Amino acid sequence: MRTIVFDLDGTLADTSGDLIAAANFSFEHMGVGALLDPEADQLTAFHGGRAMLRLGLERLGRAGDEDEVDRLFPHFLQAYGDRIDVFTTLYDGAMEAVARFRAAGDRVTICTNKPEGLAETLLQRLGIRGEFDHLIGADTLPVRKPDPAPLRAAIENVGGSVERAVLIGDTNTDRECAANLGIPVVLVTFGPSGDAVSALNPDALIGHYDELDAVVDRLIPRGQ
Ligand SMILES: O=C(O)COP(=O)(O)O
Ligand SMILES: [Mg+2]
Repeated sequence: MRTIVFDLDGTLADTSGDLIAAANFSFEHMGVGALLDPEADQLTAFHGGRAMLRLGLERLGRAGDEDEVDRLFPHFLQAYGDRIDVFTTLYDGAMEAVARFRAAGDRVTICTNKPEGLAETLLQRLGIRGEFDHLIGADTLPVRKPDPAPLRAAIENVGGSVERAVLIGDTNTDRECAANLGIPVVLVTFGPSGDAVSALNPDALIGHYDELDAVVDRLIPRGQ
């Protein structure tokens, strides 16, 4: 049995539109207007809420103002939770790939740096919660990716073994997390970084989910 662990934002779903809208809501609440661009700032969105708030503050000349980031963060979470699935879409072929792994007897689970409650809500709203055996979020454990503990927990919670597991992700955080646990990582090139993720030296790259099965078969041969 193999365990296929998916990252969520930027890997299974393009959540950038709703993330950026929620960050802009927080800036508007601050009285400084929308500071982030839904297209140009997608990459930052996939690095999470705090990363977006830091970028906006930097544009106000307040780089490094972590107190303000902490103050804005609850507003961001509230706004995001209220409108989590307005613009968000699943990447082409993602759920078909998940279904193929499940049908083949592989365990399929999620390890995300989104807070667990928000990740649960998003999966339910997208109607795909039942397709995953388990979910580990940023706050499920005291540490988050790239610490290897949440990835290990994601694998072990579904009865999998680290020796026969792979992480599918989109950022350096995923790359480092997999390396820290000693498992292979596949990075997707359909996110905002495009082919630039190849510089992170993942074990494999995919430009579409149709390519994932063959890549995973190569990294973890079936039936061993
Ligand atoms: O919210 C984040 O920090 C990123 O979430 P992810 O780990 O699902 O990409
Ligand atoms: Mg991601």
